[in-house]
Amino acid sequence: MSSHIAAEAARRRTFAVISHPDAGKSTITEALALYGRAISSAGAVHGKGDRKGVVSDWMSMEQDRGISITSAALQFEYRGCVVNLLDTPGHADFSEDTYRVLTAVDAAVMLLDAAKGLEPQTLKLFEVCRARRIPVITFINKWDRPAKDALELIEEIETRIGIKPTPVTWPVGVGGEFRGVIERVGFGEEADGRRVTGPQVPGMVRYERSPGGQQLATAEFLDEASAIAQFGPDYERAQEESELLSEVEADFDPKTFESGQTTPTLFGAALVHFGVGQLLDLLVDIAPSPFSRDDAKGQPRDLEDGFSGFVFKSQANMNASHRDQLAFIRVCSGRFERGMQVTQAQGKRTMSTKYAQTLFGSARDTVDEAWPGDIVGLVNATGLSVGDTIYTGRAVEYPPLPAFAPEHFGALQMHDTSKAKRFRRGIAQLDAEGVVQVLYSERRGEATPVLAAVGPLQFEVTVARLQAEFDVPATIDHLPFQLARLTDAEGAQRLRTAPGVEVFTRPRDGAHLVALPNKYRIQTIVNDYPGLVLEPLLAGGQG
Ligand SMILES: Nc1nc2c(ncn2[C@@H]2O[C@H](COP(=O)(O)OP(=O)(O)OP(=O)(O)O)[C@@H](O)[C@H]2O)c(=O)[nH]1
Repeated sequence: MSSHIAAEAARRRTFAVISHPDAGKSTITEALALYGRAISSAGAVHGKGDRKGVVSDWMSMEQDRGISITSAALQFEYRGCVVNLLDTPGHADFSEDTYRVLTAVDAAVMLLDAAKGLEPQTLKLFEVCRARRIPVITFINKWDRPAKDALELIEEIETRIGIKPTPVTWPVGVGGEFRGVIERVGFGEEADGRRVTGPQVPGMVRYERSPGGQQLATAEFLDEASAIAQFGPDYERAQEESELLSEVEADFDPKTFESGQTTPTLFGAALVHFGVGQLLDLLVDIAPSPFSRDDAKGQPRDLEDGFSGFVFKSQANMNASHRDQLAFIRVCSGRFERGMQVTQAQGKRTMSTKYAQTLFGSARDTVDEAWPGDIVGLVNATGLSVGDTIYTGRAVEYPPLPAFAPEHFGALQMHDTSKAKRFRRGIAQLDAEGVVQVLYSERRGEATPVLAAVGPLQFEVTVARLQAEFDVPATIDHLPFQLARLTDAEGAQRLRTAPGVEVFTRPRDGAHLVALPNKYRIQTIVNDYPGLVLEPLLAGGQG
């Protein structure tokens, strides 16, 4: 049995595509799903083409704005591997959600827009991956449009991010002349049918888009003579640049990829599927499979131990006709079996897993069993909050998920006191989901919670959901704070009457937070209150 668990884990690849908004995340997700045969034609994932089943109000808000707020996982088999692709929201205001998804993956695909290069969200996300030691594959997208110079892009990544790109493909032509790529590693078949990243074969892969772009593009290998005959100068230039890369040691190296020092890089155009097949092959070949995760005490939980997993996302009322609550679990060890009784580590209570599902976009399927690396959605998992661990057998508790440094603060005002109970329930629900951080101050009391967010759209979602799901009208008064620091109970007491700042407690973990108008105030506070404990909550990191 246990070697079965190891074998199932070894063939899992669990990753997320991350990017600055608009780089093409939804487009590449759909293309990957096409390659994985999870869908049969473009327009099915994300419901961008067909959004049936999406009914709740705040989802219509997402629809109005054309942004993705929800996250879930798409699973398909490819070349004997089980690929779990976790969706992440596009808008930077929901980056907290994206960061939480990154706790549940073993690798990430960073998507760059070829014309824009590094954008603010790209920098932050690379930083988070580095901090969490998540290996990153980079895909430079939209190469079918006017783009920055390829070598300049590579240099920009290395100098600004400090992670060295090791291109595994190199483009032949750009924009309307983008014809294909040189494969700088072998994507060839091995005797047992598995592809491996082996030595380079001279020549190139020529892409041909499918009529209408609904089906897969074709990729045909051309030997060197044919490549020169068909694409002479573009091919030769690509060859020269590729050699230059080898001279500066920008060749793929599995060890430095896994340790996060290098990022294997591909060029392509997700819209016409160019390069997407190679991306999927690369993921299968080089992305790490699930490994023993450390618990809160730093002890690794063996993959073959009893079932365990943690909630990285929780969401209620995704479907108004069901009014259910889904908790998304990343399986970390053992075998999950639908119907098994599991223990919730935080509350030490047991619960049933009768209703387990996979979910992506608007499609749901029942899951009967799952293995390390898989994502399971538990329906009606009331009482499970983001960050909670569930397990069978030997007890385990995974580390709490990172809470991010808020930059926006607002007092939530509820105007209909007859709905106080519902209001409290709604706030607790949204806090458990991690939609916003909920804080309380002694001064304002329980009736007026203060919301802290990474981006202001989180406030809008909170207000919209309170109205739609709890029938509670509420408004937000923005507060003049831009950052927060952690303090201890004594610090909280000392700062109670300090001017220009406000002290809060965070019920989620009992932490004491000081909200400040700007970073200069930190200095004056430190001067005015000698010995005060004041610690940063890491921005975009682990704090
Ligand atoms: N020319 C070209 N356009 C692309 C390519 N990939 C994506 N696009 C276009 O870029 C735009 C943004 O693509 P999306 O896939 O919606 O981007 P996203 O990153 O998911 O955006 P969010 O949902 O806001 O995060 C769309 O108009 C796509 O059609 C590509 O390879 N080439």
